[in-house]
Amino acid sequence: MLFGVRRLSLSQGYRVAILGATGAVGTELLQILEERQFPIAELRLLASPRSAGQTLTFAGETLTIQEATPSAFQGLDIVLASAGGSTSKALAEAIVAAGAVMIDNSSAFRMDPTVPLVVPEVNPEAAAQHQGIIANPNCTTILMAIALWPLQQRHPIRRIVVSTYQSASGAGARAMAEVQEQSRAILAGQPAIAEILPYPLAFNLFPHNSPLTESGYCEEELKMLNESRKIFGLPDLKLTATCVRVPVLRAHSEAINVEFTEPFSVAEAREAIAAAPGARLLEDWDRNYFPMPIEASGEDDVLVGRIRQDLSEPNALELWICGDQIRKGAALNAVQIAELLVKRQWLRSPALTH
Ligand SMILES: NC(=O)C1=CN([C@@H]2O[C@H](COP(=O)(O)OP(=O)(O)OC[C@H]3O[C@@H](n4cnc5c(N)ncnc54)[C@H](OP(=O)(O)O)[C@@H]3O)[C@@H](O)[C@H]2O)C=CC1
Ligand SMILES: N[C@@H](CC(=O)OP(=O)(O)O)C(=O)O
Repeated sequence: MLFGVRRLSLSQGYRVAILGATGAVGTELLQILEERQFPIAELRLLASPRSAGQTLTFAGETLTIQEATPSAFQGLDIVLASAGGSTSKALAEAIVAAGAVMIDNSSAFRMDPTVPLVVPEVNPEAAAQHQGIIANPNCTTILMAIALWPLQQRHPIRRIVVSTYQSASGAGARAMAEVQEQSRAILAGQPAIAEILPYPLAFNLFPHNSPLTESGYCEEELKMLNESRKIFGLPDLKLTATCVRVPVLRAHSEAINVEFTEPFSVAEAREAIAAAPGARLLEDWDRNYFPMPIEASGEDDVLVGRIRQDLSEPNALELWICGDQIRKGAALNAVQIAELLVKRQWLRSPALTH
């Protein structure tokens, strides 16, 4: 049993920690680091005291989870943080002081002007400006950004109207277990108990469970607006969102109406999506076959389909997208940022060495 796995020498690999290793995103991070053979010299798994002493497997080796104390980050190069905003805020100073780059999945630092908010397919160069922390955007926002950026590059976007269909996974591993348990209960004629999510989700749906704001929008909807503006570098981007939780386990879907400043043909949009990194065009109009959560689950790409002209507005298109929320919407984006830092030699920020 090991506390940290040693795979490559320090000259060949990096010392990495997953903070929140037992969670829905944390376990996916572990799997993706293994699948993509991220160059690891040492891997530390950190979580709350509840999980300390438990084990997880990485590349066939059993690793023991440690409590995430401020001293647990000494000697690390990269911390993939996925343990909630308050834990990120509490530990960020210790992580940066230890000399590691924190790639943070939580919303704690996303709108901080000194923290890059990065989707590698959209704004990789922003990562170079980090000062120790890079934020991973909201999952719904990442999936939409990957689908819309190739279109924005051809014809400028004027306005986005988006409705989301968000899976239980967005509320964590315990919410996923809860919706499965509720399904079993309902099929057995028993009442569905909701403890993690506010209402029963099995055979139901409800407006997104993030806190409501005075504007009438919930926080998830405002994240789509504010984070998209930052990622695209378009501070005046117009966007209105309605976010909904649906009884799907782990992939989010989105219906997107996007208006451009000039006409955009469906054929050109299909061509742009087909060529876009991180996106995959999936349409079979004869079979009425388009992206579905069951097919997006476990996939690296955002599936895009049903691209059609908005009959009410000549400069607008309708799109339907599905993406694995835990994977492409969270863990994979974070690992791709880590790969970018390594490949471009940005672990020590150029912004700090000037
Ligand atoms: N970027 C994105 O799109 C997404 C981001 N997220 C964000 O990632 C984070 C984790 O989400 P998710 O994996 O779904 O959540 P889970 O509830 O599934 O997992 C939470 C993880 O955080 C750990 N944790 C909780 N409290 C502490 C603490 N005080 N100290 C150390 N570790 C702690 C838990 O450890 P233990 O098991 O010991 O309790 C567990 O490993 C959240 O901030 C969430 O908002 C999530 C989904 C998508
Ligand atoms: N977007 C997630 C919730 C979440 O984790 O959001 P954020 O990373 O912005 O806190 C959901 O489906 O509910």
